[in-house]
Amino acid sequence: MLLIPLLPVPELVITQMNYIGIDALVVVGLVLLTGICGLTSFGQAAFVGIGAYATAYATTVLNWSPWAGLGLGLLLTAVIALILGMVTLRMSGHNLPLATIAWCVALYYVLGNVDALGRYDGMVNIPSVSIVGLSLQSGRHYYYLVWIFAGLAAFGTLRLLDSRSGRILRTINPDHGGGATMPEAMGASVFRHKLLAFLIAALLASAAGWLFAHLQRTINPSPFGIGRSLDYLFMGVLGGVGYVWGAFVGAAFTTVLRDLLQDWLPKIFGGSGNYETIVFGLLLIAALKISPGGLWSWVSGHFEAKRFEIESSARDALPRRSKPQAGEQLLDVQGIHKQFGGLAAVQNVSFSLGAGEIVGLIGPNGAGKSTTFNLISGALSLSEGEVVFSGKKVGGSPSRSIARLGLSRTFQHVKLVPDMSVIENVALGCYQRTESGPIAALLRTDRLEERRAFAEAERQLRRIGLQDVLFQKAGNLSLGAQRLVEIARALAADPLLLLLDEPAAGLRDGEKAALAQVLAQLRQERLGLLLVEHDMNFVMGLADRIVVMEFGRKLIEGTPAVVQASPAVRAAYLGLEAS
Ligand SMILES: Nc1ncnc2c1ncn2[C@@H]1O[C@H](COP(=O)(O)OP(=O)(O)OP(=O)(O)O)[C@@H](O)[C@H]1O
Repeated sequence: MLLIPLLPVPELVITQMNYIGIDALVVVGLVLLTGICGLTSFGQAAFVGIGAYATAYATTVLNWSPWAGLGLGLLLTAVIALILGMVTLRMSGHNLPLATIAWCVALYYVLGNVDALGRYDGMVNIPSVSIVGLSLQSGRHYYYLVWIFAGLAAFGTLRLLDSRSGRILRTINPDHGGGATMPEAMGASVFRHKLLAFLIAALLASAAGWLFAHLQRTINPSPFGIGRSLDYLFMGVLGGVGYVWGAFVGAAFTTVLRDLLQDWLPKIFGGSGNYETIVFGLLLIAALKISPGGLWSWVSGHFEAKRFEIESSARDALPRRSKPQAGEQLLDVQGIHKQFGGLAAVQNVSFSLGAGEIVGLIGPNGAGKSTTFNLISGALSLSEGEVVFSGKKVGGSPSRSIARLGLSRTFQHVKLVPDMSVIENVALGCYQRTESGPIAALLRTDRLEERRAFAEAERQLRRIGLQDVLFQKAGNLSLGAQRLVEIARALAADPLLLLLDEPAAGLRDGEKAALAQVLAQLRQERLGLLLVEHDMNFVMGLADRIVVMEFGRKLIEGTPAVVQASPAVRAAYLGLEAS
């Protein structure tokens, strides 16, 4: 790459490379926003436009230097992206993409109707960029500037993805089995992470606009309309929107293919019928059919998950919570109620749980156990009642606040990120015990904390018997093993109270016995454990107390012996099982 401008390559190739680098900068932002976080934006061209017009105005009207123009563009973009993000990122379904279309279309007409910005004729005489007195007027010099920006964007994004914030970004795409529930249960704000991705994508697009304006030296609104936004999405999807390097492949492939088709098709078909657009569209459909994950997914399929040495000296280095005395009350559930339309899924359920105690929550299918779990952990809002955890009323609090107080959980339907390695999935659990942000990730000042988080993740995986699969993709494990990974992830949060939803489901007998041993050990360490479990041998052998639910109500509460002897339980629960 460094040598290309020095070699006798035609000027056309240099020009193409410059445009590929600028496009790739925008598409890297889309990879983060759309590929990683699952937020589709049709508005990236508008941010390119803001960067381009800000510098055009600053340099031609205000006579500022191009670098000051870059600062102005980035600042303006940040303000607009934060306001737009606050308004749109809470939208669900199709509303977010529609909002970004609306914003892109609106900005196009604003640019075309403001006199100071030259209306549809645009702005001319934009100066070239110079660095320490060296003018980058020639395409061969400008090439270095473009590719420094593109390279920094790519490496910066890769660093971000391999960090505490990046792991959360990688969990929020619902298409990858994620969503908001799990990262919120780890103590992270999903909205703030979405806003971060939206802001970074907008800033990258704005920087691309700056490069574009000083390369072209003249601009008008047409390259910043909705059509161009679609082009960026095509590039991303074609290259592989889940991969940073896919942005480069997509940008290069699209640019080169377009140019080739523009040259060759008129020679084959004659005349000027815009054939390249038609053929390009057909080729795009074919490419997506053959490789739905994009071109880079062919290459990345051969990569193994990243392996690294776990530093044993980093173990136990993350801050730990002070544990309460054995028997001290941890959880007090007071008359909770949950109404789903006409269905009262949970009605007036009360029980409590102390430190160093295992309580089993059992009952037939649909009795309301998982709903009770979700009400305690804050994943669902209470219709009535109160939950007191660790001495604080938490009813109505979001699950991330309850998680930060020391409540950790697993899910009935396993929520791991299948494409992420097992150890990274478990490191997600350390989120609230660590604090490095995105800037620390870019500067790599987070490495010590990361090593500690991974050492903690490895310790918990070893404890649960999964030390041999640390670097496998979580999606490749059996369902039983995935449940164990969830337990390790919950333990990595150093909780006071652990809520386990059917931990033994899908485990073989030996694995169940090993799990029971780990849970008994946790009880010794004065953790509180609440288990929903269908495996009666498992739960009766382990729990100190059992709460039985039926039709949303608490039927009975007592020791395993009392519950097993209860005729009401036999009728309601065991009777059902036997049938
Ligand atoms: N989000 C929801 N909207 C409407 N109804 C719901 C919702 N979640 C659960 N329900 C209903 O509430 C009732 C209790 O469900 P819940 O999942 O809590 O039972 P459960 O005891 O955990 O059952 P299982 O053992 O089968 O998991 C069921 O009738 C279920 O269909």
